[in-house]
Parts: sequence; structure tokens; C-alpha cells
Amino acid sequence: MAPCPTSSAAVALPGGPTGSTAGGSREGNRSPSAASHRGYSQQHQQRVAVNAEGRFLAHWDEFVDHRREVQAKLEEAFEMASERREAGLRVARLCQSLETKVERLSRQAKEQASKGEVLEDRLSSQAKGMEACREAVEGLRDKFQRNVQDIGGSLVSARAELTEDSERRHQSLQEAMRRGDRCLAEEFFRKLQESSEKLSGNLQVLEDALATFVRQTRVQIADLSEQLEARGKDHVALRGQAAELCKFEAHIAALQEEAAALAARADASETSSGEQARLLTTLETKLTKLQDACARFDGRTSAAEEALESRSQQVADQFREASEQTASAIVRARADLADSINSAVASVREDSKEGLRNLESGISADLQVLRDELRSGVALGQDRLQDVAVELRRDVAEASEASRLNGRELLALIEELQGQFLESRSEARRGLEDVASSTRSEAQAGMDDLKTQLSVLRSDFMEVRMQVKALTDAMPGVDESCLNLRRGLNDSATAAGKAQSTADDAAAETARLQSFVEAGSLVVSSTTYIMDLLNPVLEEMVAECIHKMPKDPVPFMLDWLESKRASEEDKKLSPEEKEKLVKENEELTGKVSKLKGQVQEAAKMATESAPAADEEEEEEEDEDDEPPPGWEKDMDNRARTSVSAEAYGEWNAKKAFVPPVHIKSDEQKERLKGCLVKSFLFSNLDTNDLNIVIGAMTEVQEKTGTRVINQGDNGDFLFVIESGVLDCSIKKGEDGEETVVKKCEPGDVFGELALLYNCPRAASVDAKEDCVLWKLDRDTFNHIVKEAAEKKRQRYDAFLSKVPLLSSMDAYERSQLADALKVETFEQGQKVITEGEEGNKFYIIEDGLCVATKGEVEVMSYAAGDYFGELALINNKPRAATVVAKGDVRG
Ligand SMILES: Nc1ncnc2c1ncn2[C@@H]1O[C@@H]2COP(=O)(O)O[C@H]2[C@H]1O
Repeated sequence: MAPCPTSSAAVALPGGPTGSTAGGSREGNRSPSAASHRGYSQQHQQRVAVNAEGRFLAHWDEFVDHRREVQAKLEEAFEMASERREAGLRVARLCQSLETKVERLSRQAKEQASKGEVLEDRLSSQAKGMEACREAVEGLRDKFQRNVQDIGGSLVSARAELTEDSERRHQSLQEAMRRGDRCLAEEFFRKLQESSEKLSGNLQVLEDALATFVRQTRVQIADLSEQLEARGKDHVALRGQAAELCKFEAHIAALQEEAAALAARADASETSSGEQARLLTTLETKLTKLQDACARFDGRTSAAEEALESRSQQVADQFREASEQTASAIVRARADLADSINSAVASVREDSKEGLRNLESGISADLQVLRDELRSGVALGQDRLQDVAVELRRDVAEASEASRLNGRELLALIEELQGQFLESRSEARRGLEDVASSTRSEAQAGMDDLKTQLSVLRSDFMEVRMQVKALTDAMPGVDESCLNLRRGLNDSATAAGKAQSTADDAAAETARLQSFVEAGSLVVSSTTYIMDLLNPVLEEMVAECIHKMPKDPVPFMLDWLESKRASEEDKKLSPEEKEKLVKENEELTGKVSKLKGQVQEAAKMATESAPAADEEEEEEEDEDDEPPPGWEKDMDNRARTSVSAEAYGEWNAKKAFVPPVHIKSDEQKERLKGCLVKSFLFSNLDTNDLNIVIGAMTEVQEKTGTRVINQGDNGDFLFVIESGVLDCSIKKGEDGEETVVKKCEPGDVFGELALLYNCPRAASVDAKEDCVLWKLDRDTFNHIVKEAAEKKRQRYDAFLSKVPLLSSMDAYERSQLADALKVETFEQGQKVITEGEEGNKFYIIEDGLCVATKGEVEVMSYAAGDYFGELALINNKPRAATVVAKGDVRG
């Protein structure tokens, strides 16, 4: 600080004498001029002096007062100056403190600036991180989108592949259908099912992969969102700090400027003392201002801090809100995405499933058609075989029947001969010893001849039986066996011819004997003989037979005749004769038992034809029915022996059958009725027969896996399926594997073969599900259903086996087809099918002619055995032509 000039002047001023000295010197300089004028006026001088003194004193006083005033003022000024000095010092101190503060603040500002730089760096790195995050999220979204598209694409291509595959298979199926290749069709169906399962598996895998991917993506998005949120928070905090710093820097700069201005002004105030007061005032004012500014700054700082804080809070809230919104938007987007993917996948899956279902149903329908076709084809093929078999069987039966009749006739002859023999003997006993002996010898010769013929017949019979056996064994074989059977048939026909000729010979012999007997027994007329002798015996025998009701009446009657003869002879004969006759009897018994055996065998072989034969016996007086070949001739030759025999036949007729009745609820009856109308075997029964069958059936419930029928067992029941599925399988040979040959479904009948053909079970039947079955006993089936079913099967089997389309069917399938056939008749010109219409039947012409036309053009003609209408069923298309009956047609 510069020394104050005022203070040096002040130091010189105190001390009145010194002042007077100076004044005196100034006055002294004037007194020599007054003394030179003393002479001029001392008084004057004195007076002047006194005046001067008075004035001086007055002036002095004034001066003193003035001096006092000045001194007071000086003192005041001095005080003021010291005050101001103090104020200056204070200001200087203030300035110093301000400078220190400014320095501190600038230090802080520098620190903050470097901090700001760091923050800025962090901020920019955060921004980069956020950008990277955003990019990653975008990338993830793209990837997600791509993957979804890929999956969609792969699903579409899988579906396209499937469709293609199905098309292929469909075509193959159709091809197989056309070719009638059942195995191939089943193989295709199996493959199709496998591929469907595989596809479902692939779809499942795809869905799983998609679900995993969606889960992973969700986790990644959640992680990224968290990171983003954290970085956003950091970023906001840093931005707040940076803003605060900027404001603080601005304040500091302002303060620095103010301090600099103050310092400059303080320096300037030091240079001029005149300006000190003003400066001081200014300084004070500035100081006050500064203080105010400081206060304001403090206030502003705290306000700014508050504002900063609230702003930070606001920003943080906004960011949080924005983050939440973003997160929720991401979640929503993600959910939407997942939903759309799920729905896309579901729809694709649904589409695929629907496609598959359609495909499967289409294929099933085709397959069903194919199966039906195959079944009908197989049935026809089988029926062709069966036709041959049936023909053969019929021929064999006829041969057997002829043989049997021969046997019977022979037996009758034996009986007659025995009677004649006895008669001859009694005649001889009555006095015609010589005639009797000759008769006996003749009779013996006749007997011998008969025995020879019988043995020839037996051997022929055996031959026939062997042939029949060979033929029966060979029956399961196909064409080769048929040829063998045909050959066998020819052989058997020859044998039958032989047997017939033998029988004719025997008949001739019998006639010869008869004439001989007639010639020998002129005494007793044949009528009397029959009425008096034969009828009583036969009536007695038949009555006994009816009483005992033996299972096999022939041996019983033979036994009875034997015992009768023995008892009668016993009565008449002498002991020697008895002995002799016992021997003869033994011989004859042996022969008869042999014959019995043969007859039994013949009867056994002819079991199937027996009812028919019986029926024919019963209906022998019915002129409308055609008797079997050879029957009329025999009937003519053979006397109608007795009324009792007819009575026996009538008694044995169907009237004897009493059907079983098993009580059922109405609900059971309804179910059963619904079941039977579905079955071809029962659908044609009239109401009465249907009610008998319903009454006779019993409900059976079988669990999955149960073997209902075992191949090779004897069987007395057939079954109708109400619900459930069963497999029919056949085992070839003892150790052969079982092969499923048929799947039986509701409405199907199984177990009928054993009843129809009186043979062991041809297949095993296993329940594949829990089943409800209805069981029908053999007797009811035989009496109510068998005849019609058998007739229908036989009738159409012969016909179906000739239809080329059905040549691949086996006998069983053909028999099933025969069950399902319905006869339709058409008159001349009647349309059987019409071009363009939908078709659900195919026709086989049984009798008559048909022509097919397309528009006006005749394209095809059909005769008996030809078939048409199959194309619409195979190709599932409208009828390709119109078919019209030419004349009356049955098909
Ligand atoms: N191919 C077949 N051959 C023989 N029987 C079959 C066949 N398919 C199904 N079955 C049935 O299986 C049943 C087994 O007992 P049955 O022989 O009494 O009657 C048979 C038929 O009803």
C-alpha cells in the first residue's frame, strides 16, 4: 500500500505556537513596514496594533475554533481514514479470502472438470454399450424372426413333403388296388402310418426346438433389458453430474470474474485517496453485493442443487418409466411374438394334422375299398376253390349216398334174404324139404354172391373213401389240388359207376332171387307176406327204435333184427339146429358188424349230405322236388316197405327242434337286433326266425387278449360282434407261426365254419380290445340259419369262383362275399347304372346280357359271369358309362 500523504500533513499541523510562528513570520514581514510608519502614527499603530491584536485575537479565536474544527474534522477524517483503513484491510482480507475461495473453487472446478472428462468418457462408453445392447437386441430379434421363418419354412416343406409322399402312396395304393395286391396295400398303409408317426415326432421335435429357442431368447432379452436399464441409470446419473458440473463451472467463472473486477477495483481505490471514500463506499457496496451475491450464489447453488436433484429425480423417473415401458413393450412384443409363433406352429400343426387326418381318412377309405375289393376278390377266388370242393363234395356225397343207398339196399336185401331164407326154411320145414334145400343152397349161393358183391362194394367204397380223403386233404391246395380233386372226382365217378354197376348187379341178383323166391313161394302171396309177416316185424322194430331213440338207428335195428331172429329161431329150433344156427349167427353177426362199420363210415362221410338225403326221403312223395340222381330208379325198384318208416322220417323232421330261450332285457334285445341286422348272415331272416335267434343268443363279454376260439378245437358256437375288434389268425403246421388273416369288427360273424362244415376250428380268434359278443349254439344255427347261409354260399360260391376279378380270393373271403351279395333283377331295356351318377355297387351278372353305352355309342357287352360298375368304386368317380339290360337279367 502507498503511504498516505494526509498523515504527514497531519503530523505537521498540531502545536499552535508553530502555527503562530509561521503566521508571525508572515505578519513580521508586514510589521517593519508599520514601524517605518510609527512616526506616522504610533497611536495609529497602537490602535491599529490594538485593533490588529483584537482582530488578531478574534481571528485567533476564529482560527483556534477553526483549527479546532479542522482538527476535529481531521480527527474525524483520521478516524474515518483509520476506519477506512480498517475497512480497506477488511476488504483486503475479504479479497484475500475471496481470492482463496476463488482459488479453491477453481481447484474444485478443475477437479470437477477432470471428473467431468472421466464421466464424459464413461458416458460415451455407456452410450456405446447401450448402442451395442440395442444392436444385440435387434440382432436377436432378426435371428428370432429368421428362425421363426426357418421353422415355418421347414414346416411348410415338411407338409409339402408329406403331401407329396401321401400322393405317391395314394397312387401306389390305387395301383395296388388295381392290381388287387392286398399285401402291398397293407404294407403301404403300414408305411403311411409309420411316416405319419415320424412326421408327428418331427413336428414335436420342431415345436420343442422352437419352445427352447423362445425360452432362451426370452432369457437373453431379459438379461439385455436389465443391462440396458442399469446402463441407463448410470447414464442418467452421469448426465446429471455433468449438468451440475457445467452449472457449477459457470458460477465459478462468474465468481472469478467478479473477484477479478473487485481486485482491480480495490487496486484502483488504493491509487487515489480521493476516491477512497467512494471506493470504500463502492467497495462496501460491492462487498455487500458480493455478500449478497455470495448469499444469492449459496441460495442459487442450493436451489440449483435442489433443482438438480429434482431434475435428476425426474430424469431418473422418466428413464425408469421409459425403461419400464421399453421392458413391457419388449415383454409384450416377446409375448406377441411367442403367441404368433405358437399360433403359427399350432396352425401349421393343425394344418398338418388336418392334412394327415384327411389323408389318412382318404387312404383308409381307399384301403377299405381296396380291402373290400380284395376281400370280395379273395372270397371269389376262395369260392372258386370252394365251388370245386363243393361240387366234388356234392359228387362224392352223391357217390357216398349212392353207396350208402346201395349199402342200405344191400342191408335190406340181406334182411329180405334172411327173411326169404327163413321163409324158405320154414317152407322146407313144412314139407318142401327138397325145394327148401335147393332154396337154401340157392340162397346160400345168393348169399355168397352177395358177399362177394358186398366185398367188391366195400372195396369200391373204401376206394371212394380213400379218394374222398385224398381229395379232402388236397382241398386246401390251390389249382393243383383242384386238378387232383377233379381227377379224384373222375376216379370217384368211375368208382361210383362201378359201385353203381355192382349195385345194379346186386339188384339184378336180388331180382333173380326175388323171382326165385316168388317162384318158390307160390303159396304165400307177397302182399300177405308183407302185411302178415314183414310189417309187424318192421313196425315192432321202428317202435322200439323210436322208444330207445338211438343216436345211430341202423346198427340198433340190425341188432334188434338179430336178436329177434335169434329169439324166434330159438323158439322153433331143436337144440342141434340151435347150435348150428348159433354158429351161423355168429358168422352173420361178424359180417353184420363189419357191414355196420362200413355203413357207419359211409354215414360219416355222407354226414353233410345226410340231412338232404333224409329230407329227400321225407319229401319223396313231393312231386315238385327233384330227387337226387339215381333215387327214382331205386325207389321204383324198391318196395315202399312200411308206413312206420315214413312215420320215423316225419318224427325226425325239424319239428323236433326246440330252440333254447335265454331271458334278455328289452335293451339287450334292441342291441342284439341292431347287431344282427348289420350281419349278412342274419339280415335276411324273417321276423319269426330272427326272434328265435335273438332268444337263443347269449351275451358274452371278453377282455382284451382273451383267446375266444382256438384253431383245431371242436366248436359248437358262433359269435356276432357287437363291439370291439378281434384278430383271426391261422397257424400252418405244428410249429408254424400264427398269421393274422382277418380283423373282425362290429357286425362281423366268426366261428361259423365249424358249424357250417362240421369241422374243427379253422383259425384262432383273439380279442384285441374289450369286446361284447353274442353267442349262438350249433342247434339253433343249424335249424334256423345254416340252411339258408349254406345254400347262399354254395350257390354263389360256384358262381363267384368263375368271376376272373375275384379269382385271387380264398374260399373264406369268397364265402363272406357270397353272404354280402344281394340279387337284383332287371327287365329288358332297364338301366342298371347310369353314366355320370355316383356309384356304390358293383354288379356280377348271374344270368342274362347287358350292354354298356357311352353317349350313343355301345362300348361293351356283358354276359353271365361278367362284372361291371367296379371302376366307380375303385376310382371313387361317377359312373363312366350307362349299362342297360338286354332281356331279363339277374345279377
Ligand atoms: N381266412 C380264414 N380262414 C378260416 N377262418 C377264418 C378266416 N378268417 C376268419 N376266420 C374265422 O375264424 C373262425 C375260427 O373258427 P371257425 O373255423 O368256426 O370259423 C372261422 C371264421 O369265422
